[in-house]
Amino acid sequence: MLEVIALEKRFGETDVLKSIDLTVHAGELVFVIGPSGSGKSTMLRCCNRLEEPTSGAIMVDNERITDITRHDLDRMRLKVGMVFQGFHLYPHMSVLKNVMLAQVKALKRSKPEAEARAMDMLDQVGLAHKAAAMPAELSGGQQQRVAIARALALDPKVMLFDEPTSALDPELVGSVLRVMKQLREAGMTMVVVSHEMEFAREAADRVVFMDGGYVVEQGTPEEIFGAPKSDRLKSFLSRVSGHAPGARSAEHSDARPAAPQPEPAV
Ligand SMILES: Nc1ncnc2c1ncn2[C@@H]1O[C@H](COP(=O)(O)OP(=O)(O)OP(=O)(O)O)[C@@H](O)[C@H]1O
Repeated sequence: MLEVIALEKRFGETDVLKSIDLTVHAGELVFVIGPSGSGKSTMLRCCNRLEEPTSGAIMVDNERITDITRHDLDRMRLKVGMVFQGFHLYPHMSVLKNVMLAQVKALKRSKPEAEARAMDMLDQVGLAHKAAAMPAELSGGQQQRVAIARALALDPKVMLFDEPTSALDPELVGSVLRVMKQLREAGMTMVVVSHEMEFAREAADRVVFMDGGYVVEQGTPEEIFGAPKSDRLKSFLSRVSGHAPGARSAEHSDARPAAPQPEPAV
């Protein structure tokens, strides 16, 4: 579904991605971990050309998106949904209008069609009852779920999540992770960059460890967290957890209480 081939990215003199190869199969949730500055976000942003790769190729749904002209980028981006740390909702528009806008503008759906799809997606993230609200009336977790509904409404083939919970208060993280978990159960192909290691253990099909612009190691959550091979991964895990590899991390023991929100059903 998504293939990253010999991807390199340089900012000026700095080689940020040195040669990344990664294949994400349809329906897979791939979780990307690694130290700050290792290139995780840059890799994700290259996957929908928010950053232009210096060399290498990206294939999405059998289309080589690195060959697409700038003119066709908007069409390509419809295939690749992206959810950011900040929610980027339009503050002057209702929740419903936020989820409808790109459908009407980019997909040329009629307003009734876009509204029906928006209501479906809001229902899936447990927020149909907030359709008429303005973004400022919602918690951060609810706003992020609206952002997810907005991306889903465009029928993407792949969803990319760049630190989707880092801007949230701890008690709001659970509701967003629940939606992501349900999306995965519904068969969405997802690539997630996040520091939520407990979520990676529970929900990822595969965990990819990046360091210094390379994919250093990848495997199932059991392999990565329970039996890391490389010294760099072992050292990273002990830094983020303060425990020996395989132990539950300090982050994990700081259990996220479930937010008192309606249970979303994707
Ligand atoms: N637009 C840019 N111009 C110059 N350097 C950049 C740019 N974007 C990222 N970088 C650099 O690329 C490196 C990788 O950044 P990136 O955000 O991809 O790392 P990351 O692994 O996602 O880090 P974090 O976990 O802190 O978000 C960093 O050194 C960063 O300063």
